[in-house]
Amino acid sequence: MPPEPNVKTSPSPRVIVAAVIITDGRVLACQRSAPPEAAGKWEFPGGKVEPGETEEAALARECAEELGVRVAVGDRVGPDVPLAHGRAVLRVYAAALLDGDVPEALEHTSMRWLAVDQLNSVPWLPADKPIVAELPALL
Ligand SMILES: Nc1nc2c([nH]c(=O)n2[C@H]2C[C@H](O)[C@@H](COP(=O)(O)OP(=O)(O)OP(=O)(O)O)O2)c(=O)[nH]1
Repeated sequence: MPPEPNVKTSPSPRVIVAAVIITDGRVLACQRSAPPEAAGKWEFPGGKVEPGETEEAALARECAEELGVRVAVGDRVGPDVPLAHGRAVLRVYAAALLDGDVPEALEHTSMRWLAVDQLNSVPWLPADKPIVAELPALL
């Protein structure tokens, strides 16, 4: 059926997936290099889900591209966080490094493993704050 006239439809939000990678009680935080308004801020590795790609595949691809590692994708962490006035949504998953793989900052300015008492030691992207709030229970 064609949509009713005068009923506004909004496209479904673009999904950005990101990974909470925890090793030995520390979480991997990555410092963005771009764009200028986000450069210097900290985030979880990840990126946009491409058309036809599952969220799990997108997360594995982004971890390979950005960190050079293979991961096993686990449970969701925190809520869906709206981005860009609702045009996108940030969806975070726990991810475990596959044995022996060591992350490298291939696209980020730098990378740190943060313990629970260091979670607030970096300026996170604003959308990440509700995710960071969930981490003490996981670390
Ligand atoms: N990866 C990631 N992006 C985040 C987080 N928090 C947050 O607000 N974002 C925003 C920043 C960007 O506007 C958007 C992700 O875009 P991106 O540039 O990393 O995505 P991408 O790797 O697919 O990039 P590209 O192909 O478009 O260059 O989501 C986070 O924790 N991780």
